[in-house]
Amino acid sequence: MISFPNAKINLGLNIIEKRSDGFHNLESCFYPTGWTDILEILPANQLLFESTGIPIPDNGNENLCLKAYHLLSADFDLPPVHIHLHKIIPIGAGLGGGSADAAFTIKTLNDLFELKLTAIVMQDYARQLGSDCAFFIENVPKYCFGKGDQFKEIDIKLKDKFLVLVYPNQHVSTGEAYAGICPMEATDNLQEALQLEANVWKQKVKNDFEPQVFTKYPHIAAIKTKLYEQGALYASMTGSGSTLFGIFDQVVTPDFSPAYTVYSQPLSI
Ligand SMILES: C[C@@](CO)(OP(=O)(O)O)[C@H](O)COP(=O)(O)OP(=O)(O)OC[C@H]1O[C@@H](n2ccc(N)nc2=O)[C@H](O)[C@@H]1O
Ligand SMILES: Nc1ncnc2c1ncn2[C@@H]1O[C@H](COP(=O)(O)OP(=O)(O)O)[C@@H](O)[C@H]1O
Repeated sequence: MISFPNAKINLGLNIIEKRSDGFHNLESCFYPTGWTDILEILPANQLLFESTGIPIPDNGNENLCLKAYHLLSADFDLPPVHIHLHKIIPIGAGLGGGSADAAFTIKTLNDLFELKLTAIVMQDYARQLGSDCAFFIENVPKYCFGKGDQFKEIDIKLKDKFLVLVYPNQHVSTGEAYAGICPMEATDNLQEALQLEANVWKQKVKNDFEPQVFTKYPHIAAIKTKLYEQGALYASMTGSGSTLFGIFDQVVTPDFSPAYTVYSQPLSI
């Protein structure tokens, strides 16, 4: 069975407070994109994971697809499978690709072996694999809070807009990014701000990881400036970085260094 785990972007990311478990409470809107990996899972004689495409650091037993398999096989009598992941989404890029791979492994095993798990049950499994993993079970735009693993409905109006993503070939570790942050309550209400037109988000919608990443890597800050120069209604870094995105009113042909990876798509939600 083949599926296409997709990247997400964060529309706004406020890191509010440090929790007693060491994680942070945040608020954000997670929005799925069309930039995908390719994941194939087939019943097999013995358990095997292999990947092609972008090399994954710490591959092997630490891979989130295998972790997802082991998590479910602790509760269900799963036959061995052959998992082939073709990695396309940049890693450590703020795009949640690893979390998407894990969530889609859970969904595929559920379908393949007719486990009949509800979305709520699959989200509970996904939460054990990563804070933003549960989002990819339903995989529709959500206002997210808590560790990024609690959700509320949000009505996002980006239909017919055009999205450009720019990955500057710079890995940023999520754990290190959180360690360098100074959490604080947001001054603007994110849910209300996101109901406004995208061209006014610039004044109200922010990503709290931007200052530290932009200070350390000025070339990443320059991408945001360039997205605005090229006509973006709104531009921001996604997650803990390093990918930048711009939302445009119309189709654009983005002009960036060939050293960067650029992905663009029309938006339908
Ligand atoms: C920053 C965000 C925003 O959407 O996205 P990415 O940049 O990773 O895509 C997420 O919060 C990333 O979630 P995820 O990548 O699943 O993080 P996890 O694997 O659970 O945690 C990695 C590390 O980040 C820190 N962490 C993560 C989530 C959170 N709410 N508070 C934290 O402090 C912890 O130090 C943890 O050890
Ligand atoms: N299937 C996978 N794809 C990508 N990264 C994975 C995977 N499995 C484990 N990882 C680990 O997860 C981390 C990156 O997660 P990823 O979701 O790509 O980035 P981000 O957290 O910036 O969105 C890396 O440390 C990587 O080694």
